[in-house]
Order: sequence, then structure tokens, then C-alpha cells
Amino acid sequence: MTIEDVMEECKLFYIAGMETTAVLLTWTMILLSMHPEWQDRAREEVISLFGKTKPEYEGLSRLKTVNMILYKVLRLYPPGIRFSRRTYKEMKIGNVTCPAGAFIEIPILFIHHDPDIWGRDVNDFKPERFAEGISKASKASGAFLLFGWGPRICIGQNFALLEARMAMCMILQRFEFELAPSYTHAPYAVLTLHPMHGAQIKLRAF
Ligand code: HEM
Repeated sequence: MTIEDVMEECKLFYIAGMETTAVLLTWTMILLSMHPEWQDRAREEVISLFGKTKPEYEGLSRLKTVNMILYKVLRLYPPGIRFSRRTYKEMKIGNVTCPAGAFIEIPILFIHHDPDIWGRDVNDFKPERFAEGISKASKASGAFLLFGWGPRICIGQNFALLEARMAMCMILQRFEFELAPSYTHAPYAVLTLHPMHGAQIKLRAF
């Protein structure tokens, strides 16, 4: 690799890794503010596992409620709303024949909100849907696509979830939070899916 290649890789990791995880945490704070009963459940779990001490790596894998909440947030508000592929030769995908060089977009957001896959309560905030893991959460395997799919699937996915668990634990250990009256719910996609008018949240230390 040349030094330029290394620099490009560093930029890619920064761009692909920072904004995505930041919006995941933002939506999690928003949804836990909208659903205080889940905020309380998540806090109870965190305090029962770690008290007020900094969570350690092994302990994070024992989180159940926080995990279900993160998956639920990632289904409803996937940070990246689509990913794409280009065919390098003519190929058949299902019943469709694609010529070489076709650009194919996979609409993560639409798939994550498809009632045929997730049921009629597709838009409800029900983290318990993920109680038995990702594979049992929907009618179609492979419908939870937030990290992409195949050989180019997000290389940072485990790291991202680890960061998110750690950050949410540390926030829940210290603060109760609720939406400020100025918050307007307007999901908006530019590069990532984020709240168009920001996330005004009131934090109360305890
Ligand atoms: C919630 C957080 C994240 C989400 C939703 C996310 C989502 C994605 C998606 C959809 C792709 C395209 C995959 C494909 O084409 O199949 C991708 C690729 C990538 N992600 Fe992430 N990502 C996240 C966090 C991270 C983090 C934390 C890092 C690095 C520290 C990272 C590094 C990358 C890189 C380097 C690629 C390109 C992989 C390749 O082309 O081989 N991502 N990510």
C-alpha cells in the first residue's frame, strides 16, 4: 500500500465510523425519551450489572434490554438508508436479468419498514421483537440490513455496537432524559438518517 492508500483508508474509517455511530446514539436518546418505560428498563439493567462503575468489555455482552433497544432503533432509523452494488457481468437476480454494469441500490430504509416482512406493527417501538435475536425478529432472514451484506458488509459493525452499548451504559448510569418542547420529529437523510432540526434533549443528572 502507498502512503496515499493508507491516508484514504484512515479517512474512510473516520467518515464511515463516526457519523453512523453518532446518529445511532442520537436516535436512541430520542426514542428512549419518547418511551420512558424502556429508558427505565434499560437503566435498571445497566445499574444491576455495573452499578455506577465503568462497564467492562465482558460485561457489555451480558446486556439484553440495551441490545434489544439498539437493534430496534437501528431497524426503525438505520444510519445508512441504502447501499449499492454494480454488476460486473450479466446476471440473474430473482426473475430479473441485469446487464453488465447495472447499478443496483438496496433500499435499507424501505426493507426495514416493510409490513410484509415485519408485520402490521412495523412502525411501533417494540424492542421485545428482538428478544430472541435478529434472525427471529422478522419473517424473512436477511431483512435486517443496516450494515450491508456479503463480502463488503460493514467491517466496523461489532465495534460500532460495542461503542454504542458502552456509551448508552455511561449515559444511563448518570442521566435521566426527556425531549425538550422545541424538539420536532423530522427524520431526514443526507448521507445518514438524522433529525432534521436536531435533537433537543433535557438531561437531569442523578
Ligand atoms: C451504526 C454504525 C454503522 C453503520 C449503520 C454502518 C453501515 C455500513 C454500511 C451499510 C456499509 C456498506 C456495506 C455494504 O456495501 O455491504 C458500511 C461499510 C463500511 N463501514 Fe460501516 N457502519 C457503521 C459503523 C462503522 C464503524 C464504527 C466503522 C469503523 C470503525 C465502519 C467502517 C466501515 C468501512 C471501512 C466500510 C467499507 C467496507 C468495504 O467496503 O469493504 N463502519 N458500513
